[in-house]
This record gives sequence, C-alpha cells and structure tokens, in this order.
Amino acid sequence: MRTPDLNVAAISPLPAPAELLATLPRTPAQADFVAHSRQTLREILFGDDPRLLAIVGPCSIHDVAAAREYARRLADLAYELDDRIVIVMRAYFEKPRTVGGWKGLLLDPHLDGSGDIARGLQLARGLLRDILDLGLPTATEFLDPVSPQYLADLVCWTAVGARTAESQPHRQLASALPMPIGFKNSTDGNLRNAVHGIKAAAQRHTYFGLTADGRSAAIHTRGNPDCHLVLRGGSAGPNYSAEHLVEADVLLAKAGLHRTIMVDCSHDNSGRVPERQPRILADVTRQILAGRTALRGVMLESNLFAGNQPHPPPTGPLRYGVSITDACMDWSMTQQCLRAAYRSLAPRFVSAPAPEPAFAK
Ligand SMILES: O=C[C@H](O)[C@H](O)COP(=O)(O)O
Ligand SMILES: C=C(OP(=O)(O)O)C(=O)O
Repeated sequence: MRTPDLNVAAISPLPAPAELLATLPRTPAQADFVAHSRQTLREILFGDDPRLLAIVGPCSIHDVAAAREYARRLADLAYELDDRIVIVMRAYFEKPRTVGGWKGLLLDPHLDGSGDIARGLQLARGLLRDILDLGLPTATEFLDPVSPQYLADLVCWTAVGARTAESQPHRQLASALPMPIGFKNSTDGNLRNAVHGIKAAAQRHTYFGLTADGRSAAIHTRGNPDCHLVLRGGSAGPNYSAEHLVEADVLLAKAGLHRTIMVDCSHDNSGRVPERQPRILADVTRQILAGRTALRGVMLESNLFAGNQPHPPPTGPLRYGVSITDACMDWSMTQQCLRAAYRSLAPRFVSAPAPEPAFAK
C-alpha cells in the first residue's frame, strides 16, 4: 500500500536556487539598479518623493518574446515620464486562480500542463534580467513561498494578492522579502485582511523555507516595514472613491501603519473591463491633486494588444501579445492614459517661487 504518497503522481527534483543563480547571475549593474529602484519606490510610497508610482504591464507573462517587446516600449515611456511618474513593469509568473486554469509561466512554461518548473524558472529569471537591463524596475506576485529564493534578487516591488493577504505563509514570506510589498484587499472587498497582513509582515517570524543550496531550513525573519495597502475593488464594486479612500486612510492610521495607498485600476475596480482603467487613473490623479496625500501609486493591466483569449485556443495558435488570463488594455491606450496622467500631475511639480531677498537692494 502506497499510503503516504497516494495522491502524488511524480516528483521532479529542481536545481537548488544557487545553481540557477550561478547559471543566470545578477550582474553588479543589475544589483545596483534593483537596490536603487527599491529605495526610489520606498521614497515615493513612504517618503517625500512626489512622483506617482505606476505598476504597469500584462496580467501574466506567457510568451517571453512578446514580454520583451512590451518591456522595450514601456522602458521608452518610463524614460519619457520619469520626472512625474515612476513606471515599474508587472512581470507576473504565478497566477492565483479562483478555481482552476493556467497557473503561470513558472508552473507551466510550455502551456501544455507538463509543469516544467525548471524551465519556467530559467525563463522568468532571464526575462527579469532583460527588463532590468532596459532600466525598468520589476514587479511580481510571489505565490509560492519557495519561488522567491530563485527570483527575488531581481524584483523591485511585490504584491500579496487578494486571495492570499490573509494567509500566514504569505505574511511570513513578506516579512522576509527585501522590497516594498503591496497587500491587496480581499476579493469580497474587506480591507481588514490586508491591514492585518501589513502589520503581520512587519513582525519577526520563523517559518519553513529553503536555503540557497536547496536544503529545508528554518528561516528567521526581521520583518518588512515597507508594506502598504492596495485597493483593487471587491465583489460589491469599486473602492477608489473619495469615501473609500477616507475609510482606508482612517483604518491605516488607526492601525498605526504607513498611510500609503495604491489603487489597482483593474480587477474589481474596473469591473474587469480594461478600457475603464484610463478613467480610473484620471480620477485617482484628480484625488491626488485635491490633496489625498495617502495616494501614492496605481496599477494598470496592459499588454501589446487589447483583451484576452482562451487558453488553449479553440482553433489555431495563440494570438501574439494578447493576455491568456485577465483582459488588458492595449499599448496605445496605455501610452495615452499615462501621458494624460503626466500632464494632469503638472501642478504638483510647479516649483515654489524663489523667496524674496530679505533686503532688496
Ligand atoms: O489577475 C488575475 C486574475 O484575476 C486572478 O488570477 C483570478 O483569475 P480567475 O478568476 O480567472 O481564476
Ligand atoms: C491576481 C491579481 O490580482 P488580485 O489579487 O487583486 O486578484 C493580479 O494582480 O494579477
């Protein structure tokens, strides 16, 4: 009787994190850029940098060639808008599913259910390095507590998603990670799980983890003080209105946390209609200009082409540059709405008039 592993079909060993990092190392220039970007994001989210943080990119990466093309375009836009908006590319390799479906490039890089995680790790690492080389900071969502050992050194911002903000393993992981982390409100719209998550992640934890050489180990963390709230709407509808923002702000203040809020313009804030994102972004920038100082960032789901497509496709190959998870807005809409946000943020950057000399000659 094979009782212990009755439900395990196969076990495929993976390289130790250190082996993958040796094959696809982080260069000194990439290390500097990641450290510098994380610090810039901290200053925007929690400090005095008045620029808007924008996490922008595909719902998920399934084709690294298309993702590279997207990254090249986004890097140009990021450079153009950099004095008012700091753009970070969404590079999401693990997808939390409501029930089932494709779970991301890391888990299924060949899109055929073969589950070649070793290849998924190589592709994800290679792409993250290329994005950083373009001068573009990177954002992801870590779903599995083991995968960060393979990738976190190349990531500048991380999300704990709506389905995992209440999960102790994810809070423990967040307490160990070295970058700013956004905790999303739950899918039912509840903010409390995310607020508790932010508090829990700031504490010290001990949890089961993996060393760089692939051994199981007890990880003792210091706690991550750089976590913040992300409002992504919920089953009752959007939650980026002025009233919602006041409620979130008060909740954060009462909990003694950073009063920092990012609005995810997609998901339940857009009602899953990606073309609503520009309107939501415009509303958020208006609220920033009206003095809602807790608002520091936005998230946008965007791809080369609009919409999404079923995977596997009913006939023929997948369409290039189109999401196979949530629907995204296309590149031209992405450019237009970020440029519009840039223009409308201008009053924030008008430098104060030089003070009159005390004794005019
Ligand atoms: O952002 C991504 C999706 O909303 C999330 O992974 C859930 O997707 P699903 O409801 O299609 O499973
Ligand atoms: C899964 C995501 O979002 P959420 O956790 O808000 O559903 C996502 O941003 O890809």
